[in-house]
Amino acid sequence: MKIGLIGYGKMGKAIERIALERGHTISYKIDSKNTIDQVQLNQADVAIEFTQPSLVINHIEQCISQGTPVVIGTTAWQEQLGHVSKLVAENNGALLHASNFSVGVNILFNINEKLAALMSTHPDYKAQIEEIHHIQKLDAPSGTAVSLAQGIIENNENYSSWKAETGSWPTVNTGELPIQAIREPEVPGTHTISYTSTIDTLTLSHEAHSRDGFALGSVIAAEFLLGKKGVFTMRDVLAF
Ligand SMILES: NC(=O)c1ccc[n+]([C@@H]2O[C@H](COP(=O)([O-])OP(=O)(O)OC[C@H]3O[C@@H](n4cnc5c(N)ncnc54)[C@H](O)[C@@H]3O)[C@@H](O)[C@H]2O)c1
Ligand SMILES: O=C(O)C1=N[C@H](C(=O)O)CCC1
Repeated sequence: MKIGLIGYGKMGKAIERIALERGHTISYKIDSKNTIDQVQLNQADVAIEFTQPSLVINHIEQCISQGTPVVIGTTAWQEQLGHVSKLVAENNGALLHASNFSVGVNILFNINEKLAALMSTHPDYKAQIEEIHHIQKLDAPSGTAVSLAQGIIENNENYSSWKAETGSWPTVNTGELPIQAIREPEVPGTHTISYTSTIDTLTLSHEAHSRDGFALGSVIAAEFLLGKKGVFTMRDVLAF
């Protein structure tokens, strides 16, 4: 398959290596010096986009209007999912998005929802999410942490919204789920969900050892998207 890379930073470079290992070719690499308007997007069978929250909607619009299926890894644009879904439908396009492409995190998403449902009848346990990422990360909290929070809110009647926390002690109101975003050098991504009562603490955690899991998942997603029409997520790829 011919893959176009939109974004050639930490993720773009990891995706290039894994795509070549899986027998794909790279048609183009779009970055700040070779921007999207300088490239004919449909040279690639599928484009994979990992850039920045401020750029991603323009990149989606360009891919969909030019008939190029696109896998979106960039985070922090989910409030525009309605606009994006409409665009894809109007153009009979193909788009797959995920806040986290690693198989391990997608298994965590599934377990998180089941645990949230079990904890719904135990309001003594207070839920909290902590995410740790490298200091270059532009968005906070992480897209993965927001997805985990949504999984809890949809399955646990004690929570109706999430709140980004900066202090070490949560200062939330009733029904708010605190998310702590911590930035430390070189951390690829660590997410922990904890439920704490006066008696004990229950935790679920995922620690990425490198960016390879995100990159591999995005290439598998591109392989899945080829020949399909519509909006998909990693749930469709992994058939959870
Ligand atoms: N979904 C996932 O599994 C997952 C995993 C890791 C990262 N991410 C997300 O992916 C995004 C990128 O992460 P990263 O670590 O590779 O970031 P990065 O800063 O290393 O790379 C960003 C890329 O955007 C490019 N860019 C900057 N200006 C541009 C422009 N005008 N036109 C085109 N490209 C431009 C840069 O050149 C660079 O190639 C972030 O939003 C991050 O949260 C998602
Ligand atoms: O390095 C990043 O940036 C990451 N972003 C995603 C997120 O926001 O959840 C996935 C983990 C790595």
